[in-house]
Amino acid sequence: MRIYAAAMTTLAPDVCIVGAGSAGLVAAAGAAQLGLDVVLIERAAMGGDCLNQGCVPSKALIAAARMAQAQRDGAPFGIVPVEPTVDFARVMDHVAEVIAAIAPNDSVERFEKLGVRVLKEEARFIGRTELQAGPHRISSRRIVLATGSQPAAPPIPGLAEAGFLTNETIFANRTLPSHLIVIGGGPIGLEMAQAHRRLGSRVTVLEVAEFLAKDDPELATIVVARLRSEGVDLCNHTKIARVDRSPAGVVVILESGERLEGSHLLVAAGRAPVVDGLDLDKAGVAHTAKGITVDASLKTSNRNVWAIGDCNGLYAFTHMAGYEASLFIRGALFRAPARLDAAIVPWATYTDPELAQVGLSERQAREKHGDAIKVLRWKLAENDRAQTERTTEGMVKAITDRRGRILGAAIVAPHAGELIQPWCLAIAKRLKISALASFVPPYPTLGEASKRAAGSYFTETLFGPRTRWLVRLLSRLPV
Ligand SMILES: Cc1cc2nc3c(=O)[nH]c(=O)nc-3n(C[C@H](O)[C@H](O)[C@H](O)COP(=O)(O)OP(=O)(O)OC[C@H]3O[C@@H](n4cnc5c(N)ncnc54)[C@H](O)[C@@H]3O)c2cc1C
Ligand SMILES: NC(=O)c1ccc[n+]([C@@H]2O[C@H](COP(=O)([O-])OP(=O)(O)OC[C@H]3O[C@@H](n4cnc5c(N)ncnc54)[C@H](O)[C@@H]3O)[C@@H](O)[C@H]2O)c1
Repeated sequence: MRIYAAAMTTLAPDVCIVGAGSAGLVAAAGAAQLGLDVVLIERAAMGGDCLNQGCVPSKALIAAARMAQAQRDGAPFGIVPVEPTVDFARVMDHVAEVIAAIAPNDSVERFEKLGVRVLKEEARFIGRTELQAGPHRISSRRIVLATGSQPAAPPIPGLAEAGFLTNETIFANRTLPSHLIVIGGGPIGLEMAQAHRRLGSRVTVLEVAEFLAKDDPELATIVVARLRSEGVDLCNHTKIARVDRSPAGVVVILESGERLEGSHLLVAAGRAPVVDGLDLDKAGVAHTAKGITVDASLKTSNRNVWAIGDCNGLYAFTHMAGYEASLFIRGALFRAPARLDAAIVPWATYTDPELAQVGLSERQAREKHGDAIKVLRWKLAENDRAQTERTTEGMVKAITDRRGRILGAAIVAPHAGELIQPWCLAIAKRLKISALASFVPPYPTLGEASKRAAGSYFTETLFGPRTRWLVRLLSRLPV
């Protein structure tokens, strides 16, 4: 235990935020720019998971892998394919350089310039509105918990003893795995599987249930097929009996009796909230294994404490961490209505092709509206730009109610994370499907597929017998 008696300070800011990841940083910047006195406490690296161990390194690795894959994929364009020479240590330097380029945005220096007091300490509650952080005692009427999540290790016998990589360690690896075994076929598992395969590893993914289970299966199947065609071994409905160390690295024994030898093992089997050491009970902040319990305005069971970002277990996306921080600012600082709107939540998985979703999936829409929905589809094979790029595996799928209200959309395509954005806007602004059918996108773009999917809502009525009858009648009038 560290003893701070000599340098003990007492602080009483307007807002105290624990955690300088995506959620905490947005809340801190917003509150400070509104002129409030803000203390931000961070025990590890500024920027949290997204910058250091999540979105940024994973997308940088994916970008390097795409460059490698492009060298293999030239044949249909008349370019002789070559097997790329991958300098894996240099690839990881690229990943570190990208993190370093973004890090100043999240740095102590930047936040201090905004007027935030940053404490590089671990925080814990010592009362309902009081925290201890190193030698500081902080008392505040508005405390924001933004402590994030950590990889959850499934209870597989031998796993802990054998040792494994997670998102917290894989980006420090500088040797190309000869055989990477991945436990978990969610977004992390599949993004990392495809990237490593493209960089030259043999990759096996073991999934106990379905791949990308949170996404529309009709679209997820397209991603899964692409990974398989690139040589990723994908095994779903696969139960692992135990894991052991082996001379080559690790051996995974399946319940079927099959043994898989790998050089590296990555666990990407879901997330658990970070609440360790916070002494939440001392503040009367209720929590479960899923996360810190919050209401729709993200307030906890203690009216002075909010929980935003991954730690509340609602979503695990950087954009949701930012959105939840903005709700805190709106509700707690402006005292305006601020309730999380689940209908507008988007997400994307950055495999190639990407898979993006906003609002309800077809299954969710059917659960809520029965058969009173319309499902609209437009295949990329019908899109001229996709043909020129030879990226015709994919589609836009949208769901509306009978009156044309957009309930959800999903896209599997290159850059689906970008292509989904008009749908995000339409759902957030409650536009009808006619809005997406009646704008003029430039030709030739992948984005036209969204307009064509939206337009298909009207095909039957527009070109049906009534309209034909009307146009015939009008054509008889003098010009
Ligand atoms: C491999 C991977 C890829 C991802 N890719 C994407 C993506 O492409 N797009 C996307 O939207 N999301 C992605 N995510 C999810 C995204 O990273 C998280 O949703 C986001 O980082 C959550 O932000 P946060 O602020 O809630 O938590 P974090 O970023 O985890 O920040 C929490 C901070 O709190 C600190 N902390 C915890 N306890 C204490 C304490 N007691 N005292 C002081 N400090 C404390 C921690 O040190 C940490 O820095 C990815 C995640 C992973 C793992
Ligand atoms: N592109 C993105 O936005 C992005 C990328 C990566 C992560 N994330 C966020 O991070 C979260 C966590 O990602 P994740 O992929 O770790 O979690 P996940 O919960 O989405 O997927 C984990 C998968 O592991 C499987 N699994 C669990 N235990 C298993 C076992 N014993 N054996 C085999 N499979 C097992 C589950 O069935 C599930 O399919 C995501 O839900 C997402 O919110 C987002």
